[in-house]
Amino acid sequence: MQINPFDFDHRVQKARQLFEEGRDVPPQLLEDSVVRSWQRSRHHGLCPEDRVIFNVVSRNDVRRIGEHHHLLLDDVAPEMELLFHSLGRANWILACIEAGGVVIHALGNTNPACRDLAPALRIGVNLNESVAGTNGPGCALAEGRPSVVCGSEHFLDEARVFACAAVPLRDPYGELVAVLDASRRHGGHRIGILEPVALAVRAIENRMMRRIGGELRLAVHYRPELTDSPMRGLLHFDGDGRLLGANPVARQMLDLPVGDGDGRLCFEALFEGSMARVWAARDMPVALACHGGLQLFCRLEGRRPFRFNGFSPPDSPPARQQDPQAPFHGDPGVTGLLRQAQRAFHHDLPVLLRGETGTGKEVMARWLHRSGPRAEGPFVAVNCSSIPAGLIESELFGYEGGAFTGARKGGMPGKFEQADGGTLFLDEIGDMPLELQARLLRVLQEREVTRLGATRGIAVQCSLICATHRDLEQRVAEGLFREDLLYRINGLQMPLPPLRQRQDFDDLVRHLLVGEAGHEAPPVLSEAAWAALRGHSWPGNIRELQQALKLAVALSENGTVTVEHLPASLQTPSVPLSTRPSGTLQRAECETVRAALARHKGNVSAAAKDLGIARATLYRKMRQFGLD
Ligand SMILES: Nc1ncnc2c1ncn2[C@@H]1O[C@H](COP(=O)(O)OP(=O)(O)OP(=O)(O)O)[C@@H](O)[C@H]1O
Repeated sequence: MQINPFDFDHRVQKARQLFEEGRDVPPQLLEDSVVRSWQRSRHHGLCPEDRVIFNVVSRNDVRRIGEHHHLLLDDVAPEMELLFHSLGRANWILACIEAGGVVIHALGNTNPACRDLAPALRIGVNLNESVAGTNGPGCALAEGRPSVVCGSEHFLDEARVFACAAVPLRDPYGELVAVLDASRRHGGHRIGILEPVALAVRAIENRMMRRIGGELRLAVHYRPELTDSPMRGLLHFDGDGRLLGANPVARQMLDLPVGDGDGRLCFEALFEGSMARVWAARDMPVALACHGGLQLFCRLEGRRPFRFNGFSPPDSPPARQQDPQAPFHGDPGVTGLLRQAQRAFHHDLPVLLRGETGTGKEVMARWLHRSGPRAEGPFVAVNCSSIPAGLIESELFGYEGGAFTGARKGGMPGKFEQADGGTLFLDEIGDMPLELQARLLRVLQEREVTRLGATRGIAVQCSLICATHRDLEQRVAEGLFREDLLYRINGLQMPLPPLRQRQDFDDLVRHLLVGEAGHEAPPVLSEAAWAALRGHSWPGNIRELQQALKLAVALSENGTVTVEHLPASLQTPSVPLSTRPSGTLQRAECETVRAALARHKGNVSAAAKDLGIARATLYRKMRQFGLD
């Protein structure tokens, strides 16, 4: 609604009168959202004459808020600075308010001209409608949309000298995480600052998209020339074509749901055209029909080489050259968890990787780091089982000069300090001596590390990934691992299956063969070689497989790998061939396997699926029972 600036206050007063008399307020007098906010304020028990008593905020509170929201602030602060500078000397206070209503960053509140407004816009102050009545940020949070509240539109009398405009900020999953607000003294008319604030919010949201990574990044808009503007929609997909996240502009255009639904959506579910057309057009926008009937222009956001859902652009290098460390994952058990792990890590939750030796825990940790919020910082790995117990403490926490005999003169920073701004990977955490676990827990809780021999702590900000092959719950039961530490490191658990259970075994073999073959064409495996690989129990998991394939590629002749090219341990199967089933249980198992194979006419994949076991397991059973 456009309100005539000259009689703005007069109209609001009229609206207030109707509201207080319990009558309907017509939209010509006041925006519906403000009326709703007045109702909420009253519902919270506030009266216009109330004075706000803002919560007391200690220095520690301010520090904790900074730490807790540091990721969000990394994206918000630079854009706020830009906006603040462009506002010049117009005496605005800019503030970022998190979803719970608490101010987490503010600029301009030390300006003497803003003295009366500053107490409300300090870090730590709660601006929720339940505390401060109708106000721009509170209303924008409650309504989930931009809100301008000027003068007597505020519910509390004492706030009526102010004017504020607030715009919600959404993360790449569509969740409302904060609002950006511009406030100043009310000048008797509605303020017109909503657009610049909204633009800054768009820029912050686009920054947030960078953090979620993705092999395919698309810019979309109804108009081709705007696919290059800050108003473009952004969609990021992973290498399998699943949607990782989208900015609010794209969400609106494509009517995407908020929250966790993205992973179930893929490129084909959104667009009718082929990805290949977008790639072929290079930096030019391509018109694609959306399934909803809409036509959008899509442009590749930067030309990154990528492997996407089986489609490798002809002029991009093969996948192995893009990221030699990229974890190959086609096992449904792992793929489902990957995105969750990425999201948890992105929100600074520690990830706990579990799996036997060689299942790729470190590879996964490095990948999480590279695609995580502190990718620019260092990745520091510590193997807790390989450092002598006496040295772990100084290794992790560092020491001051002269802390003990043999200590370096100038002291040494520990791994925690080295990982500041990056990721600390604590491998084999299950083997950490019990007495050190308490210290580790303290460091994790306080985010501060005290070197051996030092009296003062050093603040450290790093992401944490832990890994173990041990059963930590069992260790807790045995009194060898602290339960509170287990909870602390267990933000999200990611079990990596042993190779013998991986359902993408064949694909992984092909993937590793390509890597081992380097620039040559990868060799083909004979049927017998495949059977030997599938029938092996792989105690060393991917590490052992990689070694086996290295040898196979080196020995292969005429582009073919036969059984003779495999390591001796694979040529003599780990499970003896043709062990006839003995005992009732084994005979029953053998019969079950035989029946499943017969039902599926010898199709091993179908039989394995039917039996609910991995194909490799079925091969092993077949060899065990001589059913080849
Ligand atoms: N997903 C994958 N794709 C390709 N290679 C992989 C993958 N995962 C692991 N590897 C390879 O397997 C080997 C073992 O991986 P990694 O060191 O990450 O295992 P781990 O579980 O940390 O082992 P450990 O517990 O013994 O330290 C490495 O050489 C790595 O290159």
